[in-house]
Amino acid sequence: MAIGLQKWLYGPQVDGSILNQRLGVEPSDLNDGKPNGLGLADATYISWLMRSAVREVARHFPTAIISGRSRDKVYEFVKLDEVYYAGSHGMDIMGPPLHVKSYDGKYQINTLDDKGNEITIFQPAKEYLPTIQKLLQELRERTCGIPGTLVEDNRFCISVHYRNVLDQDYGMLEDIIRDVVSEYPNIFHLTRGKKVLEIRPSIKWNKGDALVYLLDTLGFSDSTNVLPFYLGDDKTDEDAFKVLRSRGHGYPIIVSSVPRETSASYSLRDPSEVLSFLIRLARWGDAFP
Ligand SMILES: O=P(O)(O)OC[C@H]1O[C@H](O[C@H]2O[C@H](CO)[C@@H](O)[C@H](O)[C@H]2O)[C@H](O)[C@@H](O)[C@@H]1O
Repeated sequence: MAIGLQKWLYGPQVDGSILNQRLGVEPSDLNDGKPNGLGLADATYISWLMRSAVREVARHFPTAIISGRSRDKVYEFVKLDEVYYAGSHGMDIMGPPLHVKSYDGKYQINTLDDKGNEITIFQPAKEYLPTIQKLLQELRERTCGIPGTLVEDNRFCISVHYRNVLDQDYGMLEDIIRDVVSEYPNIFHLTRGKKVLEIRPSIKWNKGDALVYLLDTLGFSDSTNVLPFYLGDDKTDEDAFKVLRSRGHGYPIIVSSVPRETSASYSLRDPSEVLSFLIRLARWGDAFP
């Protein structure tokens, strides 16, 4: 899901009621003529309106997208050069150039992007890659007989989707996954998402750590005139909400149409409200060039 890291100089106080206020953009505007799914997380595309809104926000405020999907995949459907990307639940970060090795240098590469801009790639689970490839192959081989199973390569983690698996087959699928993961005790572990089981390297690194990394490398670690926003709809976004909460500075915003237990302090109901919020944020940014 998306985060907007906002350099907050001065301006209106943003509270829950403003966040939930509509700006006259209706969901039907967002669909691009495609069925189901409007958001960054639950769709494999984003609408041109959402893309434009993210671009506009990024023109004013440093913005990053932190996702469970692989970084390449997220870039492929967001296609914005104006934002930073962190894929694999934050284990693959393309961030601003970093000349000081404040993070473990062996996981960090300073390089150039396609446009010749300096960037830093930070991959704290780098040494797991060959084993992840082995795991991926084994999972694909052992689950191919279970109709509806989708094994997704997210580079530093593997998602096994079971949304289309028959109820009576689910137990067998979970047993296979557990069996494969148990071959690598303390190296990989299993987490659960929406109709998806995810296999992740057992390192202490999540979306919250990625958020802290991005804030640090953008030079926003303890600045008092910086107010980060983080928007997310997934269980794994809770780690980032917690980071903002513990800093006591920033806006953790959950996107959910139903009440949920969360560490976020604010909420938006759905992608149409996210869009409204982003448009409003960008307009507000226009006022302070
Ligand atoms: O971190 P996010 O960007 O919020 O991504 C979380 C997961 O997103 C994808 O799964 C979600 O979309 C699927 C349909 O595209 C849906 O079937 C699933 O239930 C959703 O969780 C992605 O495929 C996963 O790898 C991500 O972890």
